Amino acid sequence: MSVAKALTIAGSDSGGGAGIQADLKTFQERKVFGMSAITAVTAQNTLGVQGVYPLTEEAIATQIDSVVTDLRPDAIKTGMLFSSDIIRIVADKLRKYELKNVVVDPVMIAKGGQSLLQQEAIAALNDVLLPLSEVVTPNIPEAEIMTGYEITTMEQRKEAAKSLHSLGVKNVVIKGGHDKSQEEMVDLVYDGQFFHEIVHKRVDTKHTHGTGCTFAACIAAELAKGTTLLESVQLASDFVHAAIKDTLQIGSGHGPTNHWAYRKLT
Ligand SMILES: Nc1ncnc2c1ncn2[C@@H]1O[C@H](COP(=O)(O)OP(=O)(O)O)[C@@H](O)[C@H]1O
Ligand SMILES: Cc1ncc(COP(=O)(O)O)c(N)n1
Repeated sequence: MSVAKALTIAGSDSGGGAGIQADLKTFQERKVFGMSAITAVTAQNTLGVQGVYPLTEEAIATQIDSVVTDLRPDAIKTGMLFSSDIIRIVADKLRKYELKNVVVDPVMIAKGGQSLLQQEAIAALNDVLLPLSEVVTPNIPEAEIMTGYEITTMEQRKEAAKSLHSLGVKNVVIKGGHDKSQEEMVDLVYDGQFFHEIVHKRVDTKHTHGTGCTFAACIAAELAKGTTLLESVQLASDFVHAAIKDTLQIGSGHGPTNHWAYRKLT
């Protein structure tokens, strides 16, 4: 039996809703064998981030070497990368091993407001990582920081997507979760030629911890199986919508999404 394999390079969320934990749960739900290279350990729960402990460069590089030289992932998802040094290590490995289907979730700030990426790392993200990637999946504030554009309208979002595409990434998805002006959530996809809008009804809930991680991990899982980019993004959007709607109600703050909700619909 052949099985698709995906590697997440991201931070650990002790609370289990975001980061490596969300990614591995999502890979498993999509029937993809999940592997991890941890960049930082966070002490985190639904109330916020209580501590951030980056791993050494050697620890990160060796984890990637171990996984890639033996298990050879079909897709890679990156999440919390924390510093420009870590971004450079990851980029070196992507180049060295000629890894394809790289999904970059440019994680910057946790929902509770704590920084998960140092300010100095934005340039490395744009200049070093994006040219090696199949798709980048910023939310609206992340797209604003990466491009320097203000995004309040769909036209501005499209301009930002074009600007990100010009950095060398093959596809751009600017997610709509932070646009509170509409009843509908629109995830905008740009492939360098056409725009596609994936629309879902907004769910009125505070339990959205880990939505971005889950979304990018789902895209990586689908790409690992050979699904097209647009179908992968559509499925990820449906998967996250189900995970937000069928809420678990755990923790006293911004609770996690339900990673097994989509399974019940299929
Ligand atoms: N309240 C919500 N109702 C429905 N879908 C949502 C909601 N919040 C976020 N999403 C969806 O979750 C995914 C992640 O979006 P977003 O919240 O923008 O990213 P991030 O978690 O990186 O901040 C997107 O597919 C978005 O449309
Ligand atoms: C380790 C880690 N990585 C990423 C996020 C972002 O979470 P979200 O997907 O809610 O933006 C997080 N809170 N913790």
